[in-house]
Amino acid sequence: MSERIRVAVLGAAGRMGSTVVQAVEAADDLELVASLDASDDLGAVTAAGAQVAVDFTVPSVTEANVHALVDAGVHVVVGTTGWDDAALGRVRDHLADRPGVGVLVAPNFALGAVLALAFARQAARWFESAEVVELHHPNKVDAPSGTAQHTARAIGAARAAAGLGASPDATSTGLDGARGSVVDGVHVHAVRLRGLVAHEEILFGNAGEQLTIRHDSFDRVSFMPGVLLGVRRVGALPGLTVGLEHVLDLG
Ligand SMILES: NC(=O)C1=CN([C@@H]2O[C@H](COP(=O)(O)OP(=O)(O)OC[C@H]3O[C@@H](n4cnc5c(N)ncnc54)[C@H](OP(=O)(O)O)[C@@H]3O)[C@@H](O)[C@H]2O)C=CC1
Ligand SMILES: O=C(O)C1=N[C@H](C(=O)O)C[C@H](O)C1
Repeated sequence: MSERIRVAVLGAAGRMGSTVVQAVEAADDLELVASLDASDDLGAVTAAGAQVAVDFTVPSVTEANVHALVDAGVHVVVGTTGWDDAALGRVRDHLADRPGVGVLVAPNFALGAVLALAFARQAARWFESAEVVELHHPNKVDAPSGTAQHTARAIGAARAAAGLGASPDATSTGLDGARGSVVDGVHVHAVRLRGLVAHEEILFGNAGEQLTIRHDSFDRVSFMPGVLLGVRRVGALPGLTVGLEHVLDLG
């Protein structure tokens, strides 16, 4: 058997991190060498000889983690959300000075969610109206979800490329926030409800018809095949990759 990939998990005590720890421990080709949470020193990752680090922490710390890991020559798989273009640009620039190091940032590692994005990108140019609704557990700290923002950006780009204008919308008065946030011209709505895990509805409308693409993660194990695929592939993906769709050839 070839050598196992040595993996560190950041945010290991969290909802996602603890699930990743179990998934890595159960994979024959991976070896868990470090599990870090909020009070731990990032130096433990290199001290343990990790080749790949998986970050499921919080939006306020993930970028700093990535820069420190890149400096240490460790490949990184990032599931933490909250990334914007400026932060991604800083990582891209940093990686230009560290040839051979790979960082994969993916707002959603569930295969169905990535397929939903690919289907939405295909559908976007054929519909007059498009909106996104994301629905999550009430412990989620950020809104709208990284997945919904990524989806809205893809829809916005596909609409722009097809020469479509804004979705029709006569609403001009009402309570603040009633129409959600707007990402690249696409309205995005966030629901927080006890009992939910992670769900997304992508709504397309034309006169007389509607297409709904819905994805449901009922359990965090749904993200694990994508996370493990990222861990196995990131070392062969130098530079910055944004979105698991590029690993799945759906980008
Ligand atoms: N890409 C994907 O497929 C998915 C992405 N996510 C994203 O993953 C992130 C984590 O979600 P979730 O697991 O639910 O959140 P949790 O709050 O359950 O977990 C985050 C963990 O990170 C810890 N932490 C905070 N700061 C640091 C630090 N500096 N170093 C190491 N660990 C730290 C937290 O500790 P403490 O509580 O003590 O602060 C906590 O244990 C979110 O951004 C979420 O949106 C979630 C699901 C899927
Ligand atoms: O916080 C979560 O739970 C999730 N976060 C990610 C996001 O913001 O898109 C992925 C998934 O929706 C679960």
